[in-house]
Amino acid sequence: MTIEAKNYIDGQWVTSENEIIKSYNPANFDEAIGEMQSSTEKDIDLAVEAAKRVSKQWKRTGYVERGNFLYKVADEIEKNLNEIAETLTKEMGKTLTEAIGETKRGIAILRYYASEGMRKQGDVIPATDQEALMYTKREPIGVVGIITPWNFPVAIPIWKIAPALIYGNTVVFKPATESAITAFKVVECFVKAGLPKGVLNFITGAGRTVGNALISNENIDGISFTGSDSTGKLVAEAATRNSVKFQLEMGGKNPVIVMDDANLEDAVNGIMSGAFKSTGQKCTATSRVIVEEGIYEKLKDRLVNESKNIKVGNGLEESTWMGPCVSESQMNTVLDYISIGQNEGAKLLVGGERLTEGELKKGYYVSPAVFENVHSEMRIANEEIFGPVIALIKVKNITEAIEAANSTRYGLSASLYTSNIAKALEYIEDIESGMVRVNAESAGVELQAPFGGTKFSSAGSKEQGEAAKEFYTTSKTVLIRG
Ligand SMILES: NC(=O)C1=CN([C@@H]2O[C@H](COP(=O)(O)OP(=O)(O)OC[C@H]3O[C@@H](n4cnc5c(N)ncnc54)[C@H](OP(=O)(O)O)[C@@H]3O)[C@@H](O)[C@H]2O)C=CC1
Ligand SMILES: O=C(O)CCC(=O)C(=O)O
Repeated sequence: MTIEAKNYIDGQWVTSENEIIKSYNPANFDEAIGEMQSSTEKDIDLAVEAAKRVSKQWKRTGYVERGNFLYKVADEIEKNLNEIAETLTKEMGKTLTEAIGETKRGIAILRYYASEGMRKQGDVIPATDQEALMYTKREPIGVVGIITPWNFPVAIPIWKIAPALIYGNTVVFKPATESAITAFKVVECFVKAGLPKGVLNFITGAGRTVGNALISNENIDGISFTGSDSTGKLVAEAATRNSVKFQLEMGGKNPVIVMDDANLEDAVNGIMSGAFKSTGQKCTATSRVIVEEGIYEKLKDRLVNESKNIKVGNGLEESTWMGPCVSESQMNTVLDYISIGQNEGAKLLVGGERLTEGELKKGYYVSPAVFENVHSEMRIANEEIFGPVIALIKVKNITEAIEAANSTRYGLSASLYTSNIAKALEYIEDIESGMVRVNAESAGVELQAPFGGTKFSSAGSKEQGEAAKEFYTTSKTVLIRG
């Protein structure tokens, strides 16, 4: 049975006047998972109006009531965990284990922000006037537009919506079309938990129309976006035109550096997981492996062997380690980059082929690929592929490794494997990256810590943990004289 995802506007599940969009299973492109609304600008206008109408009222509810609501949403998602995770796997392709992990992460994020009312909201600052009390307090920014990608259809919407709501903002949420049915299942839990009218509105439809209408709407007070850097640029332009706050999480070309003194086993495990989990479709995925000469051959052999042994298949099957690409176009992008790499002179050691045997023939499967002889100026060393592809780059020492790591326009996550503290310190100091890992994989962020990058990877303030407060609130400096 397919799922019918309606829009949620002003406290009602509603259809749009336009036609329906179907969502298909990337592991079996004949299987429709559900249908969603192909909404219009008018739907966006109605949703923004609804969010604006209740903005003051929601702000006045206070942290305790808003927090209690988020706890209820978390409980509701927990009750529906298996169904949500299964929908996620069927719609986006990641393995069920990963989908369950992501849904649990969503629940933990909701509970983290639900308790925000127990944390400090401002500072008392000494006033020059001895008889005055001066302090700062936080205020919501108003109506927030939230636009999310398809690769984390549960966790990313929640890590934007939960802080938006707890700090007293109202929301219009537009998910990626590729995984909007899963996002709908999440929004259903907000509704079942007692979502007040207008506080969270949900609209599906094409980014270039509905997304564009949302970012251009003059009644929006802020936009939080995760996706490609080309769309991010459009968001920044629209927000700048309307003089509103924006926050962008975009691509990565994340390096893992492996030094001769590294623990080989740890490095191999971290690279395999960082590069190929979720089929490499994470902004934090490992895509460049920068290796010191002495350990290069050993590491290369291990990565090639491990890659050959990866079980690729339908994410619902327990034995599957890596699922399909999310869509035909994403698969074609990956296959194009395999050809680009070969034409640039890099050597494909393993993988990079479309898999079509048996049950795989109806899915968008690509075998995990490892390239060597990659140089920093090549496109496969610079552009985000968003698929299961590793580029091996050989270097002479830590300084050369850091230089290679910094040579792209991205700076989201980086990782170093070493047992030498001096090398680790040099790397921590010089690496141009928002997430800096030592002896740990490049992907897998912690919800209680700031998340975001440098250079072209991010713009605006960081997400998650306490950092979310910077985006979803504005501060007032209050001075009171008796
Ligand atoms: N940083 C990350 O986590 C992600 C990075 N990417 C990168 O982006 C590439 C392309 O993926 P793609 O899904 O096309 O990414 P997009 O940037 O196109 O999509 C991200 C979100 O933006 C929406 N959107 C698209 N166009 C507009 C617009 N003009 N105005 C407002 N919103 C818009 C999309 O809606 P709709 O889905 O309806 O088009 C989706 O909700 C990937 O190959 C990958 O390199 C992709 C996803 C996540
Ligand atoms: O690595 C993670 O846990 C998060 C990745 C992410 O935010 C993304 O791919 O968009």
